[in-house]
Amino acid sequence: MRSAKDFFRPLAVGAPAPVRDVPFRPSRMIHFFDPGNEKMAAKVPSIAPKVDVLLGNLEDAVPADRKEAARAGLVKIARATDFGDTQLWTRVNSLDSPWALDDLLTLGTEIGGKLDVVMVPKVEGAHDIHYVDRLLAQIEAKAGLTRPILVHAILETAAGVGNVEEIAAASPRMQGMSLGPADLAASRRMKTTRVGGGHPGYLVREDPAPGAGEGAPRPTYQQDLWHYTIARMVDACAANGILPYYGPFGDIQDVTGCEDQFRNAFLLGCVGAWSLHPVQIDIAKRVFSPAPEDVAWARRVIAAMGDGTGAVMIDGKMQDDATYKQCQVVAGLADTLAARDPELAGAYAAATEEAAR
Ligand SMILES: CC(C)(COP(=O)(O)OP(=O)(O)OC[C@H]1O[C@@H](n2cnc3c(N)ncnc32)[C@H](O)[C@@H]1OP(=O)(O)O)[C@@H](O)C(=O)NCCC(=O)NCCSC(=O)C[C@H](O)C(=O)O
Ligand SMILES: [Mg+2]
Repeated sequence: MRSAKDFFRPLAVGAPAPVRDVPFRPSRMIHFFDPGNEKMAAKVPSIAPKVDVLLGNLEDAVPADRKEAARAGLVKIARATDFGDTQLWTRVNSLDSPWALDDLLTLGTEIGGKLDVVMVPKVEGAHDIHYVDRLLAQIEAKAGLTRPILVHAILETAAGVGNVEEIAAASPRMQGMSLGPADLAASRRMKTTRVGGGHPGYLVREDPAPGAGEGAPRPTYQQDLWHYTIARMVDACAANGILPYYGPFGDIQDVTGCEDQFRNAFLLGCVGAWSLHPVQIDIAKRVFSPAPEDVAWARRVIAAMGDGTGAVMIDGKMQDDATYKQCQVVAGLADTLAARDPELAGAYAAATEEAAR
């Protein structure tokens, strides 16, 4: 671990100074596309304005014999496209693969000025982040970049979950973390073959009703396989000033299941999720934007609380310093999203006006 004094020094001569705070930019959906897939690549100009983050994926889901084509495709697309306010991210191949080094070198030197974040898969500990950190500093210096490329870790190995706090704290370059439920399930030897979401076998069953005969029905309730990991990830991220995300939901047709999984993550503290297919973009936008009535309520509490100390009653509910802070989280997020999304800004203003009547 670097000393506190050295933590914000560039790791290579000529590299830009590390950021002191992770800039909070809307990132409700990180939209994955394969830059080597011509049909998907053709959709980039029309999808870019609709998403907060566009991610050129080079890792899993890109066939081994198309890795170079995907990398070259991303360079071409990044050069040809004006992304406006939309962030451009990439997911490079895992650090033990034959492609990771060239992914970082090529993208950093060719399009590093346009690349906001590099997502690193299968991160197992701080050592993986330290490796990428130094390498990116060297690449930034070589390419003459003036802004550091940030790093996002995927939490998708048992070792990574065990080391989640040290990963979150490993570098000022750390932007955030996503859950990778499919690889994590394999790493843990879990017995689900789904990409995220629940499993009907993972449940609790009500006790038998008193006096009910043998075989009487006992309701069951499906449980969330990912609650523990998401909660650990959220705590590690919040404690280190970086952002937590739910990852992928692989059942593209199950839009209800996807929305539920995303909402659980939102309520637990995540700021976004991955969209794997265009149909998931609006789900993420809806879920990771606070509801207008919640924003109106938060603004009402903030207004009633004045300097934020003491206690007041609003509609029979006690409000104090802590609820003031909870409401600031919701109202602050709404303000940031409204600045990017005029439709949302209108809905928030209308609900706030309505609540004030
Ligand atoms: C899942 C898909 C393979 C489905 O593709 P397809 O069968 O082509 O679906 P549709 O026919 O419904 O597609 C309709 C049109 O939309 C285009 N399309 C599809 N997906 C995208 C996209 N992501 N971005 C842009 N455009 C997209 C299709 O080309 C069709 O176009 P057209 O024919 O012209 O109308 C596919 O969606 C897909 O490959 N998605 C990305 C998958 C991916 O990135 N997977 C990796 C992330 S998840 C992961 O890695 C697991 C994680 O790490 C963990 O461990 O948990
Ligand atoms: Mg994975």
